[in-house]
Amino acid sequence: MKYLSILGSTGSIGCNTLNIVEMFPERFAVKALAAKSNVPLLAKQIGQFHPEIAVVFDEQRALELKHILPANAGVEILYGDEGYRAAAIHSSVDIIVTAVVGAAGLMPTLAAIDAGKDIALANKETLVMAGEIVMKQAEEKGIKILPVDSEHSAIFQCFAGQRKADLDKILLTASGGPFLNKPGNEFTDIKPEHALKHPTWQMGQKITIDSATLMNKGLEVIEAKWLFSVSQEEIEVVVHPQSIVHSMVSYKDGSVIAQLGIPDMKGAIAYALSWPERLPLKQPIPDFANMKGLTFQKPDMEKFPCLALAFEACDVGGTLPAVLNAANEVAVYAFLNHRISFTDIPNIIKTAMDRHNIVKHPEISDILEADHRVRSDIEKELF
Ligand SMILES: NC(=O)C1=CN([C@@H]2O[C@H](COP(=O)(O)OP(=O)(O)OC[C@H]3O[C@@H](n4cnc5c(N)ncnc54)[C@H](OP(=O)(O)O)[C@@H]3O)[C@@H](O)[C@H]2O)C=CC1
Ligand SMILES: CC(=O)[C@@H](O)[C@H](O)COP(=O)(O)O
Ligand SMILES: [Mn+2]
Repeated sequence: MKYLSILGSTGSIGCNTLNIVEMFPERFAVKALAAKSNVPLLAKQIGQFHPEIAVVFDEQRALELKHILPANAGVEILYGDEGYRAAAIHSSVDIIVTAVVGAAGLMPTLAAIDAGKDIALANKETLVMAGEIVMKQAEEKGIKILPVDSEHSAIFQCFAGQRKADLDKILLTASGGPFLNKPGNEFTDIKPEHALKHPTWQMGQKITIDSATLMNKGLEVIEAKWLFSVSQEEIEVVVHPQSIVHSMVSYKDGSVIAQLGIPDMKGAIAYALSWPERLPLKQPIPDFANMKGLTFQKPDMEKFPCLALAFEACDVGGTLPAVLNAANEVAVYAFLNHRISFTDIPNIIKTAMDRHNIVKHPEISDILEADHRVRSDIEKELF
C-alpha cells in the first residue's frame, strides 16, 4: 500500500489523482488532503477517502468544514501554512502529490523533501521559482521527484534505458493553445471566456490561460531544465496542435523517441504514483487509423511574447524566473477578473523583469522576497 498526501485535492490534478486512488484501492490510500477554499468538495472527498488530516486556507474555512462534517468524521482539520506543512510531512505518507496551483506550492514541497518524502510533482511553479535549490535538496535527501506534467512525464519515459551522454535534445510539445491560428492583431479582443477554451486538455483556470499565452510552455522549459539537468539549448519547443505526442527526445544517432497517448492526465499521474510499474488504467489508445494527421510547427515568439520572456528568464536565472512567475500569476488573475486585457499580460511581466535587481545565486529567502515584492508592486499599480 502506498500512502498519499494530496496538496490541491479539489483541483483538476487533485481530482484526477483521487480517481486513480478510487480505481486502485488495494494500491493507494490517502492520509492527507489539502485544498484552499472549496470546502463542500473537500468535505465530500473526506467522506469518501477518510484522510487523517484535512487542510484549508484559513480558520474561517476550517470552521465551515468542521460544521459540514459529521461529528464522527475522524479527521484532524488544520489551516494555513502550518496546515499545508503538516500535510506535506505527515509521518506515514510515502508520496506527496503537489497539485496546488502557483507559488503556494513551493514551501510545502520543500518541507516534504526535507522530511524525506517522494514527490509526484504537478506544481511546475516550484521548479520555475527555485529549481536549483529544490533539485539539490532532493538529491541530498535521496528522494525521487516524479513528473506529473504530461510533457515531463513523456520525457522521463523517453529517457528510460538511454544514456544521458547520448542525448541530442528534448523536443517539448505545445498544443499552441486556442489562439494558434488567430492573427496577432486580433489578440486585443480576447476575453477570458475565449482563453479558457483549451483545444485539447481539461485543466484549472490558471494553467489554461498560461496555455493560451504560451507561458505554460515557457514555465515547462524551465521545469525541464531543472528536472532533467539539461541546458536551455538542449530544449526545443515544437507546436503540435493534436496533443497526442506528449513530447520527444532525440539522440545523437538521429533516433527520436516519443511518448504518445490521448490527452488525459490520468496516465501521467498514475505513472508518477506507480513508477516503474504501469497500472491497468483501461485508457483508450489514440485512434491512429481515423486520425487526420499529427502536425508539427515552430512556435511564433512574436505573437506569443510570454514564451520569449520565459526563455530570457531561464537563460539569466537567479531570481528572474521567480519574478516572471509572480508577475505572470498576478497578471493572469487580473485578466481573469476583467481588469486587464490579454495583451497586457506579457507587458506586465516584461516591466517586472526589467525593473528587478537580480540576485544571481539566491537563497530561498531571496526568492520569496522577489516573489512578494513583484506581487505587491503590480497589485499597487493595477488596483
Ligand atoms: N490541470 C492539469 O491538467 C495540469 C496541471 N499542472 C499543474 O498542476 C498544478 C495544479 O493545476 P490544476 O489542478 O489545473 O489547478 P486547479 O486550479 O484546478 O486546482 C488548484 C488546487 O490548488 C488549491 N489551491 C489554490 N490556491 C492555493 C493556495 N494558495 N494554497 C493552497 N492551495 C491552493 C485549490 O484549492 P480550492 O479549489 O479549494 O480553492 C485546488 O485544490 C499547477 O501548478 C499546474 O500548472 C500540470 C500539468 C497539467
Ligand atoms: C496537460 C499538461 O501537461 C498541460 O501542461 C498541457 O501541456 C497544456 O497544454 P499546452 O501544450 O497548450 O500548454
Ligand atoms: Mn504540461
